[in-house]
Amino acid sequence: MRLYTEMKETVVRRLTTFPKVAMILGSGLGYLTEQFEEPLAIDYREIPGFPTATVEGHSGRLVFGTFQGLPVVAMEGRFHFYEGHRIEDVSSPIYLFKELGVSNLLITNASGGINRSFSPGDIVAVTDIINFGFRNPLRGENDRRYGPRFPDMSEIIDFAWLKVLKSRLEKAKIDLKEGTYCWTLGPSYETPAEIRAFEFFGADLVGMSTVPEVIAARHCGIKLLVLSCVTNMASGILKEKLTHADVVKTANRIRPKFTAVVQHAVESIKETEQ
Ligand SMILES: O=P(O)(O)O[C@H]1O[C@H](CO)[C@@H](O)[C@H]1O
Ligand SMILES: Nc1nc2[nH]cnc2c(=O)[nH]1
Repeated sequence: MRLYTEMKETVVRRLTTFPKVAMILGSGLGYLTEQFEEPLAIDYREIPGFPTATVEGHSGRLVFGTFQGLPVVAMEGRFHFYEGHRIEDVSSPIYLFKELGVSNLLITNASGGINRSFSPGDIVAVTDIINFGFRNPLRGENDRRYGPRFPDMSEIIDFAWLKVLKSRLEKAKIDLKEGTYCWTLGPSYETPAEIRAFEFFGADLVGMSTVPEVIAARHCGIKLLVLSCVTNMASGILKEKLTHADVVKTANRIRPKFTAVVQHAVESIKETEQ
């Protein structure tokens, strides 16, 4: 656990302002940092103990800056269990954010739509998760400085934050769906039978990330919002075969809408604090 303070010390040497909001940008969604004013990028390799990102569409930098008037930090590239990282390393950025004093975390991802009312290009606010990866980043000794041994998971996101976001998006006539996200370990996409099983168990979306990050955020008490970009319909729902290139392409296609939703999400933080 000492590692998080070491990570913090390295990062802090380069900072003039501490971030209030953190974002994890999913596959193909890293373009959001282009909107940051006075950006400062720190390569993951410069941070001791920080894993490295290996997936296409995840460039492997922490980008600090100002976004919608607030000091922010974004992960351009997250860590997935299938890359070979230990499960506790997958969630390590969350504790770095905690050390930096981040109060609000916006997790984003690219996912396959299981719910047949969704379409590729939709943005979905994740309101619950299912741990079909059956791995937990909190295994091992608990560090009580960050949170309890047995964290409550009855409300994974900050519903007050989502409420403000929904009302802003309604006024702006931007569609936002809601659903439950499940993760698999990957890296193979699912079979049609697996998707039918996940559907039966109540999942609306499937991906290979997010769940360990959500568990860590709940553990250490950071306010959370999760936005998923449906980049494809899940295996077997349509005839198409799934490719990561298409996932990244769809994430890029919705760039204006996704950027607008994230802008509203960050603006909403100011309103929840009034
Ligand atoms: O969840 P993110 O990182 O957005 O990426 C999603 O896209 C990749 C598969 O195409 C997997 O890594 C899956 O989890
Ligand atoms: N597991 C999984 N991850 C994804 N990421 C983007 N689309 C998908 C999908 O269909 N399945």
